[in-house]
Amino acid sequence: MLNVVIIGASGYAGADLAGLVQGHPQLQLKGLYVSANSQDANKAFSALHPQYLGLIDLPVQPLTDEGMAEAMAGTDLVCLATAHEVSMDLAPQFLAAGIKVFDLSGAFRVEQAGFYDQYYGFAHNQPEWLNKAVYGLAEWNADAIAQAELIAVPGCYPTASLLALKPLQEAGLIQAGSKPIINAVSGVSGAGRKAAIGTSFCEVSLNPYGVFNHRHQPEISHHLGTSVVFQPHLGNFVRGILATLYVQLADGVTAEQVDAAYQAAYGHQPLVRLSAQWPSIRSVAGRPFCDLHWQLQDGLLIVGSAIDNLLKGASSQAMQCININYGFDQTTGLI
Ligand SMILES: NC(=O)C1=CN([C@@H]2O[C@H](COP(=O)(O)OP(=O)(O)OC[C@H]3O[C@@H](n4cnc5c(N)ncnc54)[C@H](OP(=O)(O)O)[C@@H]3O)[C@@H](O)[C@H]2O)C=CC1
Ligand SMILES: CC(=O)N[C@@H](CCC(=O)OP(=O)(O)O)C(=O)O
Repeated sequence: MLNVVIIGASGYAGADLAGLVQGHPQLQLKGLYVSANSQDANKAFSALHPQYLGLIDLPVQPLTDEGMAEAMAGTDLVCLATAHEVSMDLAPQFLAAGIKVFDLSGAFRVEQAGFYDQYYGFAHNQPEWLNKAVYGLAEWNADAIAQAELIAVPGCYPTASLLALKPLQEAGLIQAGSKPIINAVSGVSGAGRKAAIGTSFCEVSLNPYGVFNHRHQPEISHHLGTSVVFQPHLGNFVRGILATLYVQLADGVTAEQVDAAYQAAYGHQPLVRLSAQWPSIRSVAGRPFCDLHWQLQDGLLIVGSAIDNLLKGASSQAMQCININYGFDQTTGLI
């Protein structure tokens, strides 16, 4: 059994990941942590997330200096479900102790000059680890994920968007010079568990945000290899992302070529489902899948992509990466 520690276990992504680790036959939960001064420190995990009552009753411990030493002792791998700057600080400490890191934040996803200053508001101070980190888009990067010490699990919107666009880009089907347009709606859990006026019950409606400046636009463009337009929206539901993508195809591309590109990419992949109908939040919420469907008319392709932001967009993709890295079947503990 491999000993797993989760930092940020009281948060939404960390909590879902704790549930997945608990159900995995080769992994055991060694410790759950929150910040040193957290108001939840030492509370039972199941008191914060009651669906785990009787299943995961470990306390969430404060990550003090002593807590850090305990978190490292005898640990095989650590999952960081923490804010970007916290992950940037913690990951190198665990890596220096020979512990593999699966980071759910954006801290190690994009190696591009000025990117963190512009989109995250801080200067990246770990350039060597940023260079070594492997982007954990499981269906596309399995060989590199299998060898990596530091895996940067992709963001939720980038996962839904890249899984839809990469088959087209790799097959050379996108019209040169055009920008795919991504219109996506996320449930409120995407914003994390902390109270904020914009995500409080009476305030949440359906609205765009992050116009022209969301950090996932450059993340998607960087890992796709071509620039995209990306517009996120906040919707009044708890979990899930529905992205609708508009892609101008190269002259003469047929529906058969599009179908073949998606089949070649995902026909053998258990966690991307090529659906016969348009995907919905309902088809993926609480599940580790990405559902895709598409239609072509007069050179314009419309693709629907749906995921659970906390699962395929975070914790279950992290688990897929753990499975790939340790040589387990990639669906172990997931379906
Ligand atoms: N929510 C989503 O859909 C997705 C989230 N992500 C990323 O995953 C990460 C976690 O997201 P999410 O679960 O939504 O966030 P939450 O805000 O729900 O949880 C954050 C967790 O980190 C803990 N924490 C905060 N500061 C520290 C610290 N200094 N040391 C240790 N623990 C700390 C918090 O506990 P406390 O404050 O009590 O210490 C809490 O447990 C983020 O980087 C996010 O960007 C990625 C994809 C999707
Ligand atoms: C609804 C909502 O607020 N969603 C978050 C994205 C969550 C996610 O994927 O995050 P990271 O890239 O930060 O890991 C946002 O738009 O910032």
